[in-house]
Amino acid sequence: MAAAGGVRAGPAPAPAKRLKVAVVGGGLVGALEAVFLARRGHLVDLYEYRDDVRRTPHLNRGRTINLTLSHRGRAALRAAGLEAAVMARGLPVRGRLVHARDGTRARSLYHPDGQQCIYSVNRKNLNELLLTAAEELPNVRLHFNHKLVSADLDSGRLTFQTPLCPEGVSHSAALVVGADGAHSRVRAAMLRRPGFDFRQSNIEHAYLELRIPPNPDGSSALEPVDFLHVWPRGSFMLMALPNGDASWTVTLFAPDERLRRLCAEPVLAVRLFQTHLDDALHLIGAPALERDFAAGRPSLLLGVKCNPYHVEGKAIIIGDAAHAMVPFYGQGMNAGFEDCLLLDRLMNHYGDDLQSALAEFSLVRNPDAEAICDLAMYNYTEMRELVAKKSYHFRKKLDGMLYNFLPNLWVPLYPSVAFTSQGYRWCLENKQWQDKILQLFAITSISTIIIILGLTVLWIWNFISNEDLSDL
Ligand SMILES: NC(=O)C1=CN([C@@H]2O[C@H](COP(=O)(O)OP(=O)(O)OC[C@H]3O[C@@H](n4cnc5c(N)ncnc54)[C@H](OP(=O)(O)O)[C@@H]3O)[C@@H](O)[C@H]2O)C=CC1
Ligand SMILES: Nc1ccccc1C(=O)C[C@H](N)C(=O)O
Repeated sequence: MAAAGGVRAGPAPAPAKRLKVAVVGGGLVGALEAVFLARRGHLVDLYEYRDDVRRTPHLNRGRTINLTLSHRGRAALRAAGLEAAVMARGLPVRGRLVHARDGTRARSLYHPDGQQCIYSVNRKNLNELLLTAAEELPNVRLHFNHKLVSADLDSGRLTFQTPLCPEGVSHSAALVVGADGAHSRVRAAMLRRPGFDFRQSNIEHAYLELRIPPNPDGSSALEPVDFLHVWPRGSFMLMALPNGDASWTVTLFAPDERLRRLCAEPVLAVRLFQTHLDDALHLIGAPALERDFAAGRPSLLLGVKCNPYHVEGKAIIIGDAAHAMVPFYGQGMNAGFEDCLLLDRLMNHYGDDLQSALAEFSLVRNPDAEAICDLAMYNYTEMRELVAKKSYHFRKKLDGMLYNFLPNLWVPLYPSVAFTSQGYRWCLENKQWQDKILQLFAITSISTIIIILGLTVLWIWNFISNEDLSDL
């Protein structure tokens, strides 16, 4: 089988009963899931609302935040035979470079021994690569400009609006996979079912994308290039991730109202940068900054938790459709890819018993998905506030020392999330356990110091009293 762009999915597992599967959503997760399902021998129809991203020059503004690929995403891509092709396009990111208000810079590595890193990948390139890999498989058909408008998950009947058929065209499938993102229509069809739990949280912060262009000689204007740069400013933060062409995708996260005001009056944005982000302003350039704010529209952030993810053996939601999270941990894509891998393993385990495979997926995945949604929110506080504090760097050093001394017992939070396949729930509970140990250690140390000081005072007092008595 020839592969366009050097992209080819790996060898397929033993085929089970051949099913007609509809994957709704041709984003990152939907495209990878189509590859996994097709490799099992199923007949896959992938329906995507938008036009083929490979034929559109740019993603819509505000949809280009660079993604960071880490261990979990890589494990899924490896299982699909696509890891090498994706990694060839990834840029290593070893840690955070924190830009303080006073212009000083501090490095903090993601892994205590500096050996492991995450990878900055371009969303459009990755989506193109995955769609091509899916299209290369003979049992996958891609349907663009197909917007799911209604779904009957009991019968597998799906209705799509298309440019040729705005009144709607129907398709049916034995299995429906909803990979249609945070505002999923497949999930909307599950809402009406008894026992379906759904919670959506809209956070007051939004983001706006900016760009640092390369130097005129084509080199990077921001160094070092293998770090995520962050300007933590308490109520807001600026972040930059590297691109392959030596430019940087810069993202300003701030309360939505504030961002809207800045877009309405871009001179205020320049003033904000002059006061709080002067070094970044030099790199972006005041005219470009004003232009970007004038043309920009802040994108909102939301989180979604729901349960269960499946309907009998007939439908399942994965990726953002099941667990949309704020982007601050850089785990949304990794968690979505890990969904595909877990589903594939469960299908291996249960064979043709799809109902058990899907039920187990909901059971196993839900606690982990909810944990990473919570951790993603926590990482925003860490990135915009905590990284600027001495206590944060002290804790990082302590974690590093303990990790070196007890590598099997003391895995700090960030490496456990980014560089292992331990369940996200385990990572969260591990951090809580470590926090308690350190608190206990701090309390014991402070108590010991107080006791020693107290005993010293008593001893001196006793000594003085003894001298007083001898004077009598
Ligand atoms: N700003 C960013 O860079 C974004 C990054 N991501 C990342 O990608 C990760 C994986 O996301 P994933 O789960 O694949 O979700 P995505 O949102 O990336 O993909 C879902 C796809 O389904 C399409 N879709 C939505 N509704 C319908 C419908 N009714 N009918 C047919 N297609 C539909 C979407 O189109 P449409 O785009 O029009 O909604 C989109 O192309 C996220 O966790 C996040 O990390 C995701 C979104 C934005
Ligand atoms: N891709 C992102 C998009 C938006 C916000 C953060 C990221 C990150 O990757 C953060 C990184 N994991 C960190 O903790 O430093």
